[in-house]
Amino acid sequence: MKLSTSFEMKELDSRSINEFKIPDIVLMENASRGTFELIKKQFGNIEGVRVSVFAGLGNNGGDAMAIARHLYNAGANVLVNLVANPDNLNPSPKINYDILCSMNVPINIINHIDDINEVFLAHSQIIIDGLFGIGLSRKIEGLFYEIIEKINKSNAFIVSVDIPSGINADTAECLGIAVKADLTATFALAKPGQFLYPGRLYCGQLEVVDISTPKQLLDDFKPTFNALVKDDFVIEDRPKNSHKGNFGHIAIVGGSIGKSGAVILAANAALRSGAGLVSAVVPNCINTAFESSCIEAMSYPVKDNNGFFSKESFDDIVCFVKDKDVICFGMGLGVFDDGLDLLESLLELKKPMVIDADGLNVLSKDVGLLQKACAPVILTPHPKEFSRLVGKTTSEVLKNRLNLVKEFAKKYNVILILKMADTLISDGESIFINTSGNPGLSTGGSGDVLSGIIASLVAQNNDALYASCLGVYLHGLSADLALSDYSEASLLPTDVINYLTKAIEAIKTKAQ
Ligand SMILES: NC(=O)C1=CN([C@@H]2O[C@H](COP(=O)(O)OP(=O)(O)OC[C@H]3O[C@@H](n4cnc5c(N)ncnc54)[C@H](O)[C@@H]3O)[C@@H](O)[C@H]2O)[C@@H](O)CC1
Ligand SMILES: Nc1ncnc2c1ncn2[C@@H]1O[C@H](COP(=O)(O)OP(=O)(O)O)[C@@H](O)[C@H]1O
Ligand SMILES: [K+]
Repeated sequence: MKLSTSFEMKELDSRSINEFKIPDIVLMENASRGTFELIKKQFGNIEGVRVSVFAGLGNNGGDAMAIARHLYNAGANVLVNLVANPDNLNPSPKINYDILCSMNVPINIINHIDDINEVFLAHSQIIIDGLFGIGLSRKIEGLFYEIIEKINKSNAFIVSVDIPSGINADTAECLGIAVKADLTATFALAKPGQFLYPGRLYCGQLEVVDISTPKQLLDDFKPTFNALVKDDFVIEDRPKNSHKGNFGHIAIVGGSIGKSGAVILAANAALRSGAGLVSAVVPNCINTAFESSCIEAMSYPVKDNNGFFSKESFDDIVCFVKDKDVICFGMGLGVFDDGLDLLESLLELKKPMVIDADGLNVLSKDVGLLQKACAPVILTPHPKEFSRLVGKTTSEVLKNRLNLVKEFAKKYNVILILKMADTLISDGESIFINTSGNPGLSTGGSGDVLSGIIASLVAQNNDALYASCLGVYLHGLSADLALSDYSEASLLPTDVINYLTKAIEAIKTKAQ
């Protein structure tokens, strides 16, 4: 699903106005009418319902005043709080202000927090938040801060116009304070700040309102950000005359003493998501554990050294994996001498590769190795692992993750998956934000399952970017569907694997 940054949205709006000759006031009217329809859908009869409308100094305030008109016409008991000098309004908000004045809709000009009619606010069933939209440009302070504090204390149903005021539409950052909405009606396209954390927590139910932005503009628009939703994916039925060779052979290279589970989870996840064959290359000491827990996969035990891969086994490993379709490297690998040599030899095989966990820690010793890769490479770090790859602290990574993810993917020509509650995926051109998943995934082993799923999708001939997006989405969706039987606290990676069947089915049928 395409998203638009505030800059991109302003571009789209100005092209609608200048190239397609749609007057600004028409866009505003469509935005407000669409929002009003959503409110009506939520409340049914609006007659007599008490509504406090908060309108700021920009076009977001203009939308709010137009919404106030629709509510008033529908019989609502409306009070508009305009936090601006009417003489300074932009032309379209000014038109909406003048209409309200001519209709005798009550308007309070708010210069001080005490100007707010407390009694009316306390008895309001609905609050319209039109203080700031995509034009928010700095920290919220003073009067606006106090107003948002008051809005958030209310028990009313809060509708944010375009985006909860206080949330940066591009980064999702809360600029000091932000409205906690029950419903956010956003215009033309949703914004990244509505899918990234913390902004996502403030939106409530998110609805996209069509404001008549021309179809050509939206079709041609190449977004920087996308949100991953079910409709982005197609999973075909298998051909009736298929055989296991059609669905790829994955070599999982990983495991060490005490960490056989990581390989077992990845192998089972790969099989459940459709891989034709899975072989695990493991240090000999964990082979029995692997074989007894994962009967459908094959294993290739190699010489170990104190529980880890031995340097003497590297040639053997490379020889075994060289005719496989995809290499999945690093789960439970541990850190051992010369791991970098093994990784280098694997990259030289020119096979698609998924690198995870300790594989990433090995890679972080010489990220330049990636330049040797001639086939798609997918990296799946969590923020700590990514911080080692980019040589920054985790907090620096988190602060600047949108740029870092894209820059890293571009520089090293890889698909970078930064695993978080709002996982980001980038190929160096676009950024995809995952929308599935829940805190039940915050448990050891979830990442191993993800690597297995992605390797499996690559083995089934999906393009690396598509496989990464679908894999991340499926992983989260399985966890979401598993909550019908498990709680977030009790959910295990094994349950996520078992729910892959339902997740794949849900994507096939697009049913909830
Ligand atoms: N043609 C368009 O541009 C359309 C715009 N629409 C609405 O317009 C909104 C964007 O309007 P604007 O660009 O006017 O921006 P906003 O209405 O979001 O507010 C911008 C104004 O707030 C001020 N401001 C920013 N941060 C502040 C802060 N922390 N404290 C105090 N003042 C601050 C700015 O200086 C500017 O005057 C959208 O979110 C949407 O609701 C819709 O009406 C659809 C059409
Ligand atoms: N709160 C959450 N919401 C959604 N997904 C989550 C959440 N917490 C963790 N995840 C997902 O779970 C996985 C955890 O991976 P990782 O940290 O590598 O775990 P491990 O190394 O223990 O397997 C990632 O895919 C991450 O996106
Ligand atoms: K708003």
